Amino acid sequence: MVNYKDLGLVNTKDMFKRAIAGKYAIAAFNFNNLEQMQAIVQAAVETKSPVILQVSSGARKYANQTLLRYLAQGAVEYAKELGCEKPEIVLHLDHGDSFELCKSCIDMGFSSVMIDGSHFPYEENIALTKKVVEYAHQFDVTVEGELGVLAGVEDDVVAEHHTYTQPSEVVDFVTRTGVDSLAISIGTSHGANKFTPAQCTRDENGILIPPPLRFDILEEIEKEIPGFPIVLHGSSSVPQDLVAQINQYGGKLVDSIGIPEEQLRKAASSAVCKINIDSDGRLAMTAAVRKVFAESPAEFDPRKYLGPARDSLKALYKKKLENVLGSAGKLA
Ligand SMILES: O=C(CO)COP(=O)(O)O
Ligand SMILES: O=C[C@H](O)COP(=O)(O)O
Ligand SMILES: [Zn+2]
Ligand SMILES: [Zn+2]
Repeated sequence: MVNYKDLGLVNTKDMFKRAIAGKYAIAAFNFNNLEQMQAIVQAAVETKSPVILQVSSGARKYANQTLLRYLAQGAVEYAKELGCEKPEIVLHLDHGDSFELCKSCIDMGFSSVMIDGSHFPYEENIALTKKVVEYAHQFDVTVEGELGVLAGVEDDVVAEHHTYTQPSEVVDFVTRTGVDSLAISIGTSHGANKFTPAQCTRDENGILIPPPLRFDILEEIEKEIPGFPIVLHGSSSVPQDLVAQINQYGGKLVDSIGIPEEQLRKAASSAVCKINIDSDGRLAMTAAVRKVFAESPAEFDPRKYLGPARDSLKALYKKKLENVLGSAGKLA
């Protein structure tokens, strides 16, 4: 048994409280390897931001849960070496799908877990989430639950349409489960193809404008549970310059459309205090790697393409923290 506090990690409680009061959001960036961890920590340190390192089921399969925990532990030391005296780094399980998985992460030093029971019938979601909360809170680990289902693929579960979160359920859910934060469905989705062109309109320059998020639902939820921490998954913006760079250097991304940054700014100024971003990081790394491969085909040292990928990722994350989520300068 390892407790996250002994690793220098923190849970989400205090940073979420400050983020809601200060009308900004904390970034949760997914990581699977050393370079992604370095980019996240560099961006967080340089912008003086609290940050959440997030581990998905795909990451656990790819990199091993124990190794990722050691990387997160190393992230705290690394942040200090980079000059941050008191880093605020959360190690969070993304989309936990069972009590056993959440328990194993808590037992090995994660400071926060998501139990995603949103695909189950309501009462089953409550029972599972409550069980995780009861275990987690013994160790001061914070828990994120979810109500409503995002459209698209999520852990092998495919949902064709959004099932928006029902505001009438949120009071019952958060009181009966005791969760510390609630992920909601208001029109975001995972991946780099969040909307089809048919769902979008075009501006005067022919740029596709996706339908807005359901801020009306968010407002109703906020009325039901004022000041309660809300989480947005599927919040990549799919920067079109990165998509263009990938396709310029041999990629084949089609109809890649994300959530406009302006909408994320608006969300960050509400009770939304955690915004999940994975796909944009994937695009940044892929664009950088493709450029190196195209321009320097004789290169075969992985550091020569993973290095630029890491730099590009860090630049992207700094922009998010500074200009979109607003968490820059918000360390305790
Ligand atoms: O929600 C996410 C991880 O849980 C990531 O969302 P994106 O695919 O939009 O980056
Ligand atoms: O929620 C999904 C994340 O973007 C991670 O996905 P993954 O399981 O492919 O790593
Ligand atoms: Zn879900
Ligand atoms: Zn997610």
